[in-house]
Amino acid sequence: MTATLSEETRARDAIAAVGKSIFDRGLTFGSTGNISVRLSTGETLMTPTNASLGALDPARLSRFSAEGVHTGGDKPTKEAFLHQCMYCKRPQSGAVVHLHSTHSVAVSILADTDPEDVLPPLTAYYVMRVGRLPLVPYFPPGATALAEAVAARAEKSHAVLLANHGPVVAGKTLADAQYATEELEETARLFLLLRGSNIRPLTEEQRKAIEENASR
Ligand SMILES: O=C(O)[C@@H](O)C(=O)COP(=O)(O)O
Ligand SMILES: [Zn+2]
Repeated sequence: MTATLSEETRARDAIAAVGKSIFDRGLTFGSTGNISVRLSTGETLMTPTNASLGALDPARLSRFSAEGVHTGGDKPTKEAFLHQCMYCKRPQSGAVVHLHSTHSVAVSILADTDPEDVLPPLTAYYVMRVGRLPLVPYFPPGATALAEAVAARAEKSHAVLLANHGPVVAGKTLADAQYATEELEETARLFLLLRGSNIRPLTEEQRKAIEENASR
């Protein structure tokens, strides 16, 4: 089955618009980062490799069949398999965003964070959008082992932090994935701002009350 033209056209335009918004606000740089959207047919659209998120051409996005075969567009991101692993483990997800957002990357390099949950629950909005954030051990960008390590965590976690690299976040929609990635970045910034201060994160009880109502 092929997606209706209007759904695919809208998804292509949305990827380019979100990419530009992210790039223009300095949330990723150069040709770093990649974005994908899964259509209702199971086909996926992904950003091409070596493309600036700030200057994406909707017509040149890489296209994959529901079976994961590259069927059109430019050469896909080297993280195509990682995006596919996220979708495979998360049937409810319709989009994946990966950025090199500075504060998130900085936190991914710290040696003294909890690898099961890298950032404390500083605000309710962070718990709503991101929740618990596991750290995926370092593997080179584009490596099959990196995608497999993400897949191992993806069923439980829609958001993961790649060590010495950056965040990967899935969402029901592209807007959900974008907003969660931005919230992660802002919380990473707060966390670094507060390092050395005596902080009072949300309690486990407060966190659980928010998690009960969160749907990702
Ligand atoms: O860090 C990397 O090299 C990739 O994860 C990345 O962010 C950009 O790679 P492409 O999407 O292949 O340009
Ligand atoms: Zn990357």
